Amino acid sequence: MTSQTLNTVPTEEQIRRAPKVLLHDHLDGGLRPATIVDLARETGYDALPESEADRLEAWFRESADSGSLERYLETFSHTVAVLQTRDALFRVAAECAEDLAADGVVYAEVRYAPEQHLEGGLGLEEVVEAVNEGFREGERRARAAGHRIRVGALLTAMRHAARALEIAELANRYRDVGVVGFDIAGAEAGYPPTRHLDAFEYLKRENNHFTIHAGEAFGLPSIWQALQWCGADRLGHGVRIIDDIQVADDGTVKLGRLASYVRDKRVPLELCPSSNLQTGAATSYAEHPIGLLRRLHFRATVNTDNRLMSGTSMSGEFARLVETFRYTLDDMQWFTVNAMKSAFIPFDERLAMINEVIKPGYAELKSEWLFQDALTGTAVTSASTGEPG
Ligand SMILES: O=c1[nH]cnc2c1ncn2[C@@H]1O[C@H](CO)[C@@H](O)[C@H]1O
Ligand SMILES: [Zn+2]
Repeated sequence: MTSQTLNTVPTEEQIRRAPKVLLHDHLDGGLRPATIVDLARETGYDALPESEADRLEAWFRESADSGSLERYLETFSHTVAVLQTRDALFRVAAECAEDLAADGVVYAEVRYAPEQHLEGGLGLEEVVEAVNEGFREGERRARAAGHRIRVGALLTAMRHAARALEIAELANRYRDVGVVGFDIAGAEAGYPPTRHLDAFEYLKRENNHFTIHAGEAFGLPSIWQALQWCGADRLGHGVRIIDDIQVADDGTVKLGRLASYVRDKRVPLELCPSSNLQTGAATSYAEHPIGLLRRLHFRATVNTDNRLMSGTSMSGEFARLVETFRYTLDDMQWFTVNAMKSAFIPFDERLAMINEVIKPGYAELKSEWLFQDALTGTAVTSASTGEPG
């Protein structure tokens, strides 16, 4: 055995078992297709484009695959339509926690926009409470099934609307009661984050945390505003920071001022590769900026964005990256530790997650080759970046 064997390219099964941390996942973008069908029937919603779960699943994937963020977002009208009752929100939140846990996610921050769930007569607080209770129920079910997960909510305000301050106040009211932060989402072009400066300034005065969808469909000015005007703790996507990085033919890399700032300040990038391919923010996995950003040691994290629309999961995202970039368990651990460091829960809890859950989980996986039957064990390919996690 060479020392390289210690740093192996993981199998799909190892990817699934590896502890993973998810910072960017939309509740209304992750419903089980069969649940949408059930909920539509129960709530009398008759505008679903397909009535059978498998076909509906395919419809979401194909419709979201348009190359435009605006068209991608149109598919949410159906998931939001069936999420207008307490029971529906509770069920979907519980299933979300269960599904993530079964996929090996140990910590997740899941976001949704409370203002989009009021059409059935619920108030903002009832929406938040239904989702919180659903997450707690899902955590319990996961535990009963032998998985451990902790889920926090991020409250999103829609950037085209004008309720950001109200939602920020809501996030602050439910802080430490299931909600860990705030976000803005929706169409980016034409709706700069500075439209919601009052909400961000309020949260800063309250010492609260927020992320901003920026640098997805729109480039550097959006990232710059999110950081330097609004004071975002993290960037939702942020993938277009690549526009401020020049790679010369000889491989020399030059960072512009904004890219340098993002890297120097360790600003977390909530990268969502599959989603970016669908909205046209990237052209292929191989060309996805995550490869370069990882090499340059930006604080990059791997995320799902919308599991339903992209037909993905955390394991699915990592499997694509492992396939494309030959990432090893050490790379996976690096992304996972980056994500945990960037979470919005208190520092001591993040540290305990890293030291007591994440590192031991990867150590266990990395030691498996020692116990394999040399002849029958699954093939482990060696590849190494030579870098510690
Ligand atoms: O990638 C994205 N970029 C911008 N907005 C998004 C993205 N994914 C989902 N949403 C929007 O966020 C709302 C709350 O979860 C969703 O309803 C959708 O409109
Ligand atoms: Zn998103």
